[in-house]
Amino acid sequence: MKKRVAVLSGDGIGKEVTEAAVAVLDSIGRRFHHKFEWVYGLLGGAALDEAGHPIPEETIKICEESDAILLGAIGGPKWDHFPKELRPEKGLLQIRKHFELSVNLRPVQAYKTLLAFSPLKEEVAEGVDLVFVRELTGGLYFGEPSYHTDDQAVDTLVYGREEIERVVRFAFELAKQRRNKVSSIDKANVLESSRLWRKIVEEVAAEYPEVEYEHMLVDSASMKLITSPASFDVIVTENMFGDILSDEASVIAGSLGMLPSASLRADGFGLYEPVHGSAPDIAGQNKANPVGAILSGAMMLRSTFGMNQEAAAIEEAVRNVLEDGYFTGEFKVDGSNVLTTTEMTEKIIEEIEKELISDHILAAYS
Ligand SMILES: NC(=O)c1ccc[n+]([C@@H]2O[C@H](COP(=O)([O-])OP(=O)(O)OC[C@H]3O[C@@H](n4cnc5c(N)ncnc54)[C@H](O)[C@@H]3O)[C@@H](O)[C@H]2O)c1
Ligand SMILES: CC(C)[C@H](C(=O)O)[C@@H](O)C(=O)O
Ligand SMILES: [Mg+2]
Repeated sequence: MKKRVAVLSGDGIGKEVTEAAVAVLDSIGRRFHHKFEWVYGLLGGAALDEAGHPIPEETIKICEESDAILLGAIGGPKWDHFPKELRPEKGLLQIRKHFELSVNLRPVQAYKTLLAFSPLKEEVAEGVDLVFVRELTGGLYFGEPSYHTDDQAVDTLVYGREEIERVVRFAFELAKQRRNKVSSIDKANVLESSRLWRKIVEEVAAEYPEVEYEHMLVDSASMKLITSPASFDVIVTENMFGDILSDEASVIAGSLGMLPSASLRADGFGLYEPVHGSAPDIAGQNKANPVGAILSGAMMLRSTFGMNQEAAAIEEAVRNVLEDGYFTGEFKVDGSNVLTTTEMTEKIIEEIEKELISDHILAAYS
């Protein structure tokens, strides 16, 4: 059946990496006989330039009429001085809120061949397989009032029971399918919102006796994340802590460009985007690592479309290319194995198509 996907490439390397993800998903379509229809919409700075708003009505409409959203990244110095309602970041926050994408999954894996490039010792990063479950539509990002004058700046941190319970329950359910461990990260020694968070974690945990859980304060947790990352399975946390900790955790994978994400609504509708931003320092140079965006495409196949085999085919292709020793430039390896964005994408597609050929051969002889 045809799947309609809204593609919001956004700004900077957002365009380059979504193009890569679309190309890989099309190759999956060829191999598994699916048809993806891509409908392009404006978001962020590109939308400000063309339509005067970071998220035009037309973009919302395109997304509402689609089965999922694939997003690149937004933002850049060109729009940094814009008033807050007209900043590219506002467009991203509005789309998350509008579509009630309250649960944000950010998996982090240490790939064997990338261990050598991680600033962490190999034995520390080895075997890491953790996932952040980040609350995405509440907390400091959305609290009112929020303003600044010349003399004062105010941000408001509000969390309601339902918001917390929804994301915490998701984390426990996910842990049941993984290694039965939840680490809840908060700042309950200082923040009231964290004290309610902790209470709700306790209540939900009581319903999951098979899942081991712990509370951690965000300051020491951020240390533990890089000294013993392998001790984590599912990490559940509020919006701002999740934002910061997931970028920190990217050093385990060797590059921010490696991390994918899925932002989910309760009925399975989702927005899929790499964790990184628009990377103005490398934009337009065909240097960006497309893996985070490509793996976000795999998450879309699995979470919204239930295409598990297809998602696994992408993940395996990425793993094979990395194991064959191909990398994008930020890994700072010398020699011919350093690929551009488009070359890396082609390598991954080649891997997917290799399997296509072997599928045909198997079919012919079975
Ligand atoms: N989801 C999003 O759209 C999103 C996320 C984060 C930041 N932003 C926006 O992006 C802009 C730039 O922010 P920043 O520079 O702090 O963060 P960034 O994530 O864009 O870049 C941080 C560093 O990581 C590198 N990097 C990021 N992605 C990479 C990739 N795929 N391959 C190779 N290297 C990569 C960049 O070159 C840069 O050195 C800001 O306007 C910010 O608001 C958007
Ligand atoms: C651009 C910004 C609003 C966004 C966030 O903080 O959520 C980004 O950093 C992310 O991680 O997706
Ligand atoms: Mg971030």
